[in-house]
Formats: sequence, structure tokens, C-alpha cells
Amino acid sequence: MNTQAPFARMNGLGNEILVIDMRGRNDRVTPEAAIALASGEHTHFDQIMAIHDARLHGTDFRVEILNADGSQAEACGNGTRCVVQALSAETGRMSYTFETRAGIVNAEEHADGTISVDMGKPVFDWDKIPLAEEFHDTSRIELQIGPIDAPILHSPSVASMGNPHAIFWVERDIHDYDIRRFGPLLENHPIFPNRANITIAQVTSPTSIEMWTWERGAGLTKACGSAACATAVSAARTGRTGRKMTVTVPGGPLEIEWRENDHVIMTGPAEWEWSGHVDPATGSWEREGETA
Ligand SMILES: N[C@H](CCC[C@H](N)C(=O)O)C(=O)O
Repeated sequence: MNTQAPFARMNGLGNEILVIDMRGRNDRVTPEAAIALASGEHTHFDQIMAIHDARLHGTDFRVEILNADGSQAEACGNGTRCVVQALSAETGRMSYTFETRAGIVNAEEHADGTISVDMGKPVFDWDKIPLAEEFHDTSRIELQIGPIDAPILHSPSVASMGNPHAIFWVERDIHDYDIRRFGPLLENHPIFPNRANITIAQVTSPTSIEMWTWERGAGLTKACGSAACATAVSAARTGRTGRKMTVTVPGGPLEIEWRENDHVIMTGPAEWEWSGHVDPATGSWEREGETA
């Protein structure tokens, strides 16, 4: 079998994504290949979105998501937007249904080039996020960073969009906080048995939030779509905002709507950078027109 699979280097508001076409194959992208690609001088990425043939009736494709550390993720909003753009460029079709570890995900590209992803319903039950201890109110749990009597970050909201998120609310500029120091400590905190994506968020109006995220398995990224959704629903459920808002991440704005049917719709752009071929077993790659 030809070991090389086509891939495209894309991004969703700066969230660096490799979309790898694994259709027609029965192998998969290995964690080792993901780590090799992520640490490549040119191929650095935050996530891999591997497109596989559909397994479930009513879906177009199955998508496997790997973080830069080789770990599997259940959801990736920005990566899903990149997959839709890559497929619409190939087929001309604008809407798709994917099977992911988080469940069935519907997504569509609009005439203006933006792409909406139905990220499904948020989950707030402590044991489904999951958390290691029972919390009845996951909109504010007892967790803090810094001195007991003067915590720097404390009382996060926690939620799952298929993947676990903790959101720390701040009153000052989010960049006043050293997320590179706190992020890994909180990502790996024992309260999160599956680790967690860590967001620092400032509500700037009833319809706007500014945030940035230390991602599980990828570190500090320019955008985290599922975190933007988890932050939006946590802001709405605690009365900080309405249910429709603009969430601005370092890479730009995402439009989030938590609909009455409990589904969270996220809309934003995806950009194509360049493409080539990669061995999904080893991570060796060749950029179109170049040899790695
Ligand atoms: N690091 C995340 C997966 C990617 C999420 C993010 N890039 C997005 O756009 O949703 C996790 O391990 O749960």
C-alpha cells in the first residue's frame, strides 16, 4: 500500500491544524507520527484531523482528532471547520455530517466562506466532564492557583463539549495572567482525571468575551473552538452574558450561539496554507513541490 496520505496544513483563527486524508485506508495516524509532525520545524501543529471512511449510517466521514502530544481528543471545533473547507474545496458540497469521539457533528460552509459547526449539547454533570470529585454546582468549583488567602485564579466553571474544559473568570486583561505557568499545572491537576483545557476569560459585555486557552495536549494556542463554546455556555448559565455572543480569542472572533434546543453553534473562518503527503505511521512528510 502506498504509505503516503495527502495532508493539508490549515488553520482556524490561528489554531494550527493538519488535515490528513485517510479515506480508503484501514490504518490510522499513530501517536508517534503526530508527535513527529508536531515537532517538525515546518509542520508544527496543534491538532491533526484525520478523515476516515464513514462507519455509521447517515454520516459522511469519521474524523479522528490527535493533539500535538499524540493524545486523542473527542472534539475540535476549529479543526472541524478546516475539514469542512478542505472537503468543500474537493467536492463542492457545503455541508457534512461527521462521526467523532464526541458523537455526531454537523457542519456547513456558508456562501460568505465562514463555516458553522454544531458542537452539540454542553455537559455540566461532574462525573461526565469528568471531575475526580462530586460537585453539584459545576458553574463554580473549589479550585485555585496561588496563595490560599490571595489566589491568583480561583473558582472556575467546568463543562464538557465532548472534551473537558475549565474556565477561570477574570476582571482584568486576560494577558495579565501567566497562562504559560498556570496552564500545565491546571491541565494536569488531579481533579481532572482526563486532564483539561484551561481558559482564562474576561466578560467584556453581555454579548462579548475575551479569552485564551492552554489546550490539553497542545499548550497555548491562538484559538480553541470547543473552549470558546464551553466558555460561552458557562457565561450564559451564570448570568454573565446572553446565549449569543462574540468570543474573541488571540486569533480573532468566533460567533457562538447556545440555541434553545441546547445545541451550541460556532461560526468562524478556516484558512488553507499548503499541502503535501505524509506517512501516517512515521510522520515523515513531503510538501507538494518540495522534499522534506
Ligand atoms: N486540545 C483539545 C482538542 C482541540 C480543541 C481545540 N483546538 C478546538 O478548536 O476545539 C482537547 O484535548 O480536548
